[in-house]
Amino acid sequence: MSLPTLRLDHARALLRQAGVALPEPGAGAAELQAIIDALCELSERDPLTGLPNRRAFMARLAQELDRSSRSGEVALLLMLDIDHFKAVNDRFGHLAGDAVIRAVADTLKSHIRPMDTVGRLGGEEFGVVFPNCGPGSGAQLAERLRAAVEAAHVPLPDGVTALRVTVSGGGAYAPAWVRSSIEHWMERADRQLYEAKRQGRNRVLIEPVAHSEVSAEEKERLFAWPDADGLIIDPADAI
Ligand SMILES: Nc1nc2c(ncn2[C@@H]2O[C@H](COP(=O)(O)OP(=O)(O)OP(=O)(O)O)[C@@H](O)[C@H]2O)c(=O)[nH]1
Repeated sequence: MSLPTLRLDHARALLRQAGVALPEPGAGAAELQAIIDALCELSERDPLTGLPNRRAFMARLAQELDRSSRSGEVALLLMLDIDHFKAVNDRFGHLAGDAVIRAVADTLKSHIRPMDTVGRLGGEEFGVVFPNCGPGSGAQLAERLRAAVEAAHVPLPDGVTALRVTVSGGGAYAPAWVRSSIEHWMERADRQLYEAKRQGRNRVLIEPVAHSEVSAEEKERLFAWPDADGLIIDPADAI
């Protein structure tokens, strides 16, 4: 059996295990295309929750950041982390911990707007990107997610126990008209998350827009572009 055939068998087995229905083997190009599509889809999903995984979420963030830098449209990044999650694992076991992660994911998914994206960043941490979301609605949307998690009862695998958990959140708006980096955006949101944990958890803090700092790296990336009359606009004026 040649190596490419083995790889194809491996891909089929992987997809079967993930519950993906494929055309019959031997269907030629159609089967290959279906396998490639399904593998791409699988590589972007978190297997525990079905949410976009870290890689897919970062790609989504990059899109939003690009849009904000070109259109000035405001987007909010919110990082959410389950509080005292280690205690859930320690007390009820890893399977119960997994059930809690899945339940929080479902709650977040059902409380975002259709244009928002929630992803699992890893462990008990989630990211939500809210496009077209000004400071007026950002805090409300973030608070809605926090409150929804707090209100949910999570049934554990033993079929008897139900848990209530809380999340802490940190948010930051994408800098409009500035070519920033997703790492810097995440770092700013993370700083707020750290502060929310420090202040006692079960709360969401969002970086005030007016104080949104522009890093040295961002300043270097600032670009000037000609307006309709050929004048050069200094983007620093737009910050
Ligand atoms: N069940 C389960 N546990 C996980 C998974 N990924 C990470 N963890 C656990 O999540 C726990 C995270 O604990 P910490 O980082 O100490 O945070 P915490 O207990 O939530 O405390 P705070 O964040 O400070 O409120 C660790 O015990 C990890 O082993 C997972 O996929 N499933």
